Amino acid sequence: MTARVSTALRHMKDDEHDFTPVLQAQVHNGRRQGVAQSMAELAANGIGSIIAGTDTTGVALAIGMRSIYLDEAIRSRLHAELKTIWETESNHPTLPTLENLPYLRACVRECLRFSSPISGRLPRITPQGGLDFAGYYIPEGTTVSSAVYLMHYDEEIFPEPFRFNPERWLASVGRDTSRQEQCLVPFSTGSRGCIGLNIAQAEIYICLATMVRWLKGSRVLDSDLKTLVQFTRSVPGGLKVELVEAE
Ligand code: HEM
Repeated sequence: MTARVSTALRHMKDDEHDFTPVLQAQVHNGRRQGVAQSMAELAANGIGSIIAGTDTTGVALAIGMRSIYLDEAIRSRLHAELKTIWETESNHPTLPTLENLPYLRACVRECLRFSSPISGRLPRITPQGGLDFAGYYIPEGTTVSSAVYLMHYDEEIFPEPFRFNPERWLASVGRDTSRQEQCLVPFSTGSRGCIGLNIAQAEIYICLATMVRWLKGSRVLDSDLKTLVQFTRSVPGGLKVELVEAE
């Protein structure tokens, strides 16, 4: 990463409008605000941006797509819904049109719950004066944390949590999904929650819709997909599936 930082620094022009790559933007903003940034800091920020901006969405898509392609009932239902608004390949639907499809929306929510790309604890330090929380007093300066993964796999909120089940997000007669909605927090919340959540969800909607509309799995070559649950979730080896064109 430090080698990449050196290259970015060498190629960076002074022109304010010529800094599209993330590293150049970091260097430029630092200079503008008069903040000195060491090579190590720039490298750490670069690695952070790569993990935050690519691995997360990639894991959500890999785990979600595997679950959809392994269950023909889910895949064909999603395909049928997409077909109603997307007849020819060139006639690409807009993002709002995709977001309004109930079953696709349910699949995206289930992808985010089931994959929980940032699974680890997100630590915070209690403020001056401490904190009253749920009947407990927590002294100031205490590190507290919660884990998205534990929330998303709580069976009281999400029955059969280890089953990929988009149906759970469909508010059919008599079913109240508001508690689930409240507890779906893949991007965390509050002032340090994910700043990339809109672009991440847009990527997932578009990628999932395009894949399922135009490609169907003819053979899943490796159904035993291994995922590692660490701070972030990862899929070593990826998903091996043979795809053919869908009508
Ligand atoms: C499914 C995809 C994603 C998930 C699940 C996700 C999840 C998260 C979570 C849980 C945090 C909060 C960490 C904390 O509280 O300490 C976070 C922060 C962050 N995310 Fe994402 N993220 C995703 C995609 C993205 C994308 C696409 C970008 C950039 C384009 C991005 C950029 C960031 C940045 C810069 C932060 C740090 C914000 C701060 O510290 O103020 N994320 N993300």
